Amino acid sequence: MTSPPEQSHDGAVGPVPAAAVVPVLAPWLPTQRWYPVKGVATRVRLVRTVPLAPGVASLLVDVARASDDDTASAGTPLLHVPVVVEPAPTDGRAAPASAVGTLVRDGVEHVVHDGARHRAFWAAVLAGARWEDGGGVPGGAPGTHGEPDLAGARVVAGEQSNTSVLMPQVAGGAILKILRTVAPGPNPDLDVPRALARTGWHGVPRPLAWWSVDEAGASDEPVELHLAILSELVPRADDGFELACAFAGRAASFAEHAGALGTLVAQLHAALRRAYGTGPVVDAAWLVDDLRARAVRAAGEAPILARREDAIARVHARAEAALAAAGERHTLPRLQRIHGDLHLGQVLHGTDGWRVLDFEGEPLRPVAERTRPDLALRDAAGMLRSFDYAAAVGRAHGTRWAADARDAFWTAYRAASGGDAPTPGGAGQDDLLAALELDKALYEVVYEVRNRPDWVGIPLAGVDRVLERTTA
Ligand SMILES: Nc1ncnc2c1ncn2[C@@H]1O[C@H](COP(=O)(O)OP(=O)(O)O)[C@@H](O)[C@H]1O
Ligand SMILES: O=P(O)(O)O[C@H]1O[C@H](CO)[C@@H](O[C@H]2O[C@H](CO)[C@@H](O)[C@H](O)[C@H]2O)[C@H](O)[C@H]1O
Repeated sequence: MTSPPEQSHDGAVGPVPAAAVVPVLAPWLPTQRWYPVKGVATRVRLVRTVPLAPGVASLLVDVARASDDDTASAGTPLLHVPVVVEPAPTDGRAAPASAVGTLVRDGVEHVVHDGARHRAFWAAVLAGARWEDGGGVPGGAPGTHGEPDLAGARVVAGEQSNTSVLMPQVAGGAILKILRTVAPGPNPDLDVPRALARTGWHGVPRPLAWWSVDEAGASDEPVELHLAILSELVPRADDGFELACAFAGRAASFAEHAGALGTLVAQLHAALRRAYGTGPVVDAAWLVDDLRARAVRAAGEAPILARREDAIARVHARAEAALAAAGERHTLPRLQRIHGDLHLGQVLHGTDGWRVLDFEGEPLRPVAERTRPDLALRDAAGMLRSFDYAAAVGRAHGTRWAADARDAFWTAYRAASGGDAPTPGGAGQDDLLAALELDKALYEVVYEVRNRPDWVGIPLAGVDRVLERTTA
């Protein structure tokens, strides 16, 4: 059963008054890293309240530009906002970090908390979750069931699209990912790790449980809407990006770690082929059109790219020629399920090596595109780009550090892919890889313009490096 919300001075906690809570949340939401619409005035509209326990609920709100009329809300992002509402303390205690604001209900002041930072919400989700093993909430001791032991539970700090909570005592060590931008239907961040775990591959933390609600589908049949996922904790793990930045900062070679990552990514691609099969060979015309269309969209969002358009077009032309040559040699790469947003921040280095996380795909891509079969090489390009980021953020001296990491990664990736290499091979491979790196760097420019404008120089330098390499 659920734990009650933290006790109040009078113990009176009823259903969450969602309509009154939304105006309290409205000014706070745009300040959150995971808020999906940046830089323009927005309005939020309550779509659904999912009650979990007295004073505990998840609100589903849609976010639209303030300038759009109400009919424009179709297709706008649906946000998951857990809340806990409880009477304000009367003993002068300072508001906890989870407090977002207050409202008055029946003459009593109440605090509205960010539920993602509140134990009452965590306990309620674990109680309502579906467990992979079919059991209930495992307690601290392996094999026991009952109340979850939330001792030591804490929110993971840092740059994240969702909100994750470490729960060292739950199920022998787990992490609860509270999904923020949600959509009805299968969630790749749950489905892919489950499918990979079923193939017997251990490079991904195993999902333990998930919490979802039913939404009405197109013909009124229920469709699952996933709101949170509990996964096995990788103990004493270092975030790949922080680790790489630390190595770069002390001028220590990252080549060994990068090589192990290359092997991991090749294994990931093989496991994805085992789980989902291999698709047809890439349609070269479709791929190049898609790269061109994404580049045009990126330049539209980031005017800083405009004067590079001719050079970008030359990279695409070379990729087109490389694909045409591969077509003639019958060595066009096949499509398959991929990670889709692979970078150093998506890998953890634990006591037994690297693990890969977060299969949601690029958050700026439309949901329908994120799970479609694609080129495995796209993931390799993402990781190669990430060494640039680590070199820049970790302040590596010169270009050697990143170049060594890139070489080690790429060499190990190809070696571990062996005869199954999902690459076109031959001289054209470099041109295709360059076009995919460019595509990722353009995506990153848009991502940084929207989210971290101070960082835009990092991917922009990456764009220029690809353009220089290709025109050299
Ligand atoms: N299984 C795990 N074990 C340990 N830490 C994890 C695990 N999964 C995620 N984390 C931590 O949480 C962070 C965010 O996870 P991630 O899945 O990338 O979320 P987001 O989609 O919010 O970016 C990771 O960078 C890592 O620090
Ligand atoms: O991890 P997310 O799924 O939220 O991915 C998005 O955010 C990432 C940043 O948090 C962003 O990654 C870029 O910055 C990373 C360093 O913070 C770097 O390691 C990556 O190489 C770089 O792409 C990612 O692009 C975005 O989709």
